[in-house]
Amino acid sequence: MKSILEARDVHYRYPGTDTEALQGLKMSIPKHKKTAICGHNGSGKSTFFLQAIGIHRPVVGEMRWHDTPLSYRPEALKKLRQQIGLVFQDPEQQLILSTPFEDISYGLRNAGMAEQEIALRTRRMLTAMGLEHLADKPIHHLSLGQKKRVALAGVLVLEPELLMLDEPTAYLDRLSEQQLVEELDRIHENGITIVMATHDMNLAYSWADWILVMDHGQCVMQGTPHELFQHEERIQSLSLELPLLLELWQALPESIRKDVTPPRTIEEFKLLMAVSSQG
Ligand SMILES: Nc1ncnc2c1ncn2[C@@H]1O[C@H](COP(=O)(O)OP(=O)(O)OP(=O)(O)O)[C@@H](O)[C@H]1O
Repeated sequence: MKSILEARDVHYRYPGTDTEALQGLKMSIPKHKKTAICGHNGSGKSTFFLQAIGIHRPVVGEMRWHDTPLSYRPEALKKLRQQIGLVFQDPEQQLILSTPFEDISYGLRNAGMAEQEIALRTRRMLTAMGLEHLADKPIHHLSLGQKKRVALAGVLVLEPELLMLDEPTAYLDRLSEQQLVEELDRIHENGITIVMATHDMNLAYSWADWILVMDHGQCVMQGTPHELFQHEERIQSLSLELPLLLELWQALPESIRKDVTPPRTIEEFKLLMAVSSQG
């Protein structure tokens, strides 16, 4: 698999702390895939994202973008942050202007685009994200889910090659989560590589093509969802849960499961059950 972003033996310690947040991290993000990064609290997921866009710099080791070491010169970082879009877990950290329209326009203006083009692209993005009716509403009047959509729109409008999302479904209700996943799938179909840090193993299992597991600042497991969850005990020893659907599947009689690839979605589950009841 071709890597778009890679951490090569990265060590990093936050100033004033005595433990390493990244301890020789070796981790690759495969190009064009939907990757989930899982790991317990404090395992280093957010720190990896901040390394990716050059907010932090490795003490030892290097970050590579398209197989080239990151440059930390201001103009190179500006360009990198247009190519890699990071959506923070907390939208309050990301939204800086007073309305969705202004906030989404901000990155385009920063990139030096003409005002007419900025207005056009911003309107188009508001429509694509179902946010037109909120365009001029004060951001502090929006719900958390709406703020998350605005933050995502502000990143997507820059047309990044790689979209990184830190816990995008945290605090969203089921419907908003479903809508977000559908949006991400549409974005992915347009050729964008997506990486999501999540604690939600059900989501990682059903959504991702590739899963990376972090523990104490290292990548300790990787594989497709099917490959990864064959190592149940290892997953649980890393304080991660098994996906409910997989647990349900494993509770079924062996005669139903024999030679069948476990389902990753409810729809697949229902289909397999219907087929097995006919057979
Ligand atoms: N600003 C900071 N200052 C000092 N230490 C930090 C800072 N941010 C993170 N750390 C430490 O770095 C380590 C990795 O944290 P990080 O936020 O990357 O983990 P995470 O996997 O994203 O966690 P979570 O799932 O809780 O979001 C932890 O030990 C954490 O305490």
